[in-house]
Amino acid sequence: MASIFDRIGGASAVSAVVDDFYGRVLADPRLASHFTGTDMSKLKSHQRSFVAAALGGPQEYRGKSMGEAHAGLGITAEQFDAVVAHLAGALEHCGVEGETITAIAGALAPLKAQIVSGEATAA
Ligand code: HEM
Repeated sequence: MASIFDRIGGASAVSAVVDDFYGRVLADPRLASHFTGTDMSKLKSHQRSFVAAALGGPQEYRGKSMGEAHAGLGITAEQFDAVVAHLAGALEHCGVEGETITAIAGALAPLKAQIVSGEATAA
């Protein structure tokens, strides 16, 4: 069976999703301050390789581990959930079907423990 990567349209679809995703993240006052001073074109490029690999694309992800990439950022559980929701929104906007989005969100859930380091608010 074709990978999710192939089914959604390969690298160009992933690129569209990642652009849309960061548009949403930067427009969200709960999240935007984390990205002040971040080189967004570099981050988008890393995120494209991460997402492509996570969806079964042909290339391996060679960036930092999720623990390393987010260490010391003080990310809360609520912010993590908001980011996953924005990714789901971006996938939906780019025409990915609901069942696939649910599968992707489920695959990201185990990363929460590595990414969250800040004090959890009611979430
Ligand atoms: C499912 C959740 C997430 C995934 C899959 C993810 C993925 C990534 C990836 C692949 C990178 C690049 C790593 C590298 O440089 O090699 C990264 C960096 C980063 N992430 Fe996330 N992330 C997630 C959640 C979050 C959340 C919730 C925040 C903050 C609200 C966040 C903020 C950042 C920042 C600020 C960087 C860049 C750090 C720097 O300037 O080098 N991430 N993330």
